[in-house]
Amino acid sequence: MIGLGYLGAVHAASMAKLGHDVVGVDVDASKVEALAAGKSPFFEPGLEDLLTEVGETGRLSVTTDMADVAGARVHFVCVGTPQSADGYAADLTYVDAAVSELAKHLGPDDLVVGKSTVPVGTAARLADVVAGAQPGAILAWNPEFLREGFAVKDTLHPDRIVYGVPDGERGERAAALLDEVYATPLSEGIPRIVTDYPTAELVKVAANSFLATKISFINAMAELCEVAGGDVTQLADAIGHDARIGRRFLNAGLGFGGGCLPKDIRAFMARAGELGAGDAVEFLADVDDINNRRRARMVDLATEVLGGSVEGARIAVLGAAFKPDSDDIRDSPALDVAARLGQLGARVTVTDPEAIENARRRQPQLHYEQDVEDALRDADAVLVLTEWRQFRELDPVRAGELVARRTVLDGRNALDREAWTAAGWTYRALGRR
Ligand SMILES: NC(=O)C1=CN([C@@H]2O[C@H](COP(=O)(O)OP(=O)(O)OC[C@H]3O[C@@H](n4cnc5c(N)ncnc54)[C@H](O)[C@@H]3O)[C@@H](O)[C@H]2O)C=CC1
Ligand SMILES: O=C(O)[C@H]1O[C@H](OP(=O)(O)OP(=O)(O)OC[C@H]2O[C@@H](n3ccc(=O)[nH]c3=O)[C@H](O)[C@@H]2O)[C@H](O)[C@@H](O)[C@@H]1O
Repeated sequence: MIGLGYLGAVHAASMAKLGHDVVGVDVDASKVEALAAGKSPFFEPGLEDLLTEVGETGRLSVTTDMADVAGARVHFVCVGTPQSADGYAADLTYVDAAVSELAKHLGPDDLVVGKSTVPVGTAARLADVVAGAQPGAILAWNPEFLREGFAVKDTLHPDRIVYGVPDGERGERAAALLDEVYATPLSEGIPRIVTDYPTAELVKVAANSFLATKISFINAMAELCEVAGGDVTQLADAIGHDARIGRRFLNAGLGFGGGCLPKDIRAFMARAGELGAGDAVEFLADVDDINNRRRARMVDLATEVLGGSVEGARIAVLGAAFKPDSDDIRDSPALDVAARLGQLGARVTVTDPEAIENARRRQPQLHYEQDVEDALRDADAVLVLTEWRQFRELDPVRAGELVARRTVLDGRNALDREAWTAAGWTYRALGRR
């Protein structure tokens, strides 16, 4: 398993649980050190228990030395593909480096399995690198669909399994070996789609683009509700009852963030443009714009409830992670809004059950409190920006005793509006009256 981040560490532990002998490699010595001690290098529910479980079997070892992968039959590539520093395209430096380094250690029957999310065309290019180094070795692309916060469950019980393989006998061999890796119980009853490289690569970005579009669709409806006096949560419930639409991923609010949806739709636009098909996914620019407008709207709403300026106001921001049950702050809408308010002169205190350390590293100028009550103390406004259970279940009466002014902005439509209003709070939310 090459790359032991949010994807690779979970995949490594899960494959060991299935009974495979797994060697995990990462260039980041601190991650390797944590995993060697049976600790998760980041917060992901269930991962530490899984590491303990597989630690007792001795089937998972970790290293910073790529040479230690020699002898493995199947090599999963799970390194990062972030947005480039200078544009929308994916930065493939890590994938290219990992595959070039791996190529030196490949045996003639080995299978290289790409799991990272890559622009269409990458697999074909890397297949040449693999074949150039070891003609017997085969490359497959096996995109990953796990969600952070549910990563262990999603890995061990996926919705579907997709393999992109070369044509002919080599493709059949690759698929058969992957079937062995994902043998029962993982694959029992799970739809399995075996296809070519480009389709497998496109399935991944198409899925994330669809999810991003669904979120931006409901957030566009929230904009309409705001100007027309409607309620987007009721609208979502009503359209969601139509099974063709479905209620999931129709939660309006601050929009999507994280290390995947934002960068994946941008990389898709960049790649489509390179292929001369930019028009086909031009709508994703709107999806991105709608999403970004939600953050600006939240800053405006805070300014409005604070009487036209946030300068000098004490603002409690509940949430730093891009979603609950994660410590991931990559492109986090919550942390972005907190930082913007700080720039405007507000005295911002951020609290989050798991993400404070990461947030402090990214936005050291903000003030942080681990305890939510300490964050609420003397606040002029409370902004709920990540819907952790701890925040959804806050007692509005107790919270009201701590703050200077009972004004709450529900950036995730996650609170019980009636209970907060009954406790004397001014309640404002995105897309609701
Ligand atoms: N995080 C998620 O929920 C999911 C991520 N993905 C995709 O998986 C890929 C990885 O994402 P994350 O795990 O979130 O990123 P991450 O940044 O958490 O982990 C990537 C890891 O790769 C390591 N690495 C970089 N270069 C290396 C090299 N040459 N050799 C060995 N290790 C190296 C890094 O040190 C880091 O630990 C991305 O393409 C992402 O789009 C796909 C599905 C879900
Ligand atoms: O490629 C990836 O890395 C992954 O990206 C997403 O997973 P993830 O980023 O972990 O989180 P999501 O649950 O998709 O949430 C993404 C963002 O959308 C927001 N969101 C989600 C749902 C919703 O209804 N509304 C909404 O604003 C969340 O708050 C969060 O900021 C996809 O859901 C996974 O299938 C995919 O594997």
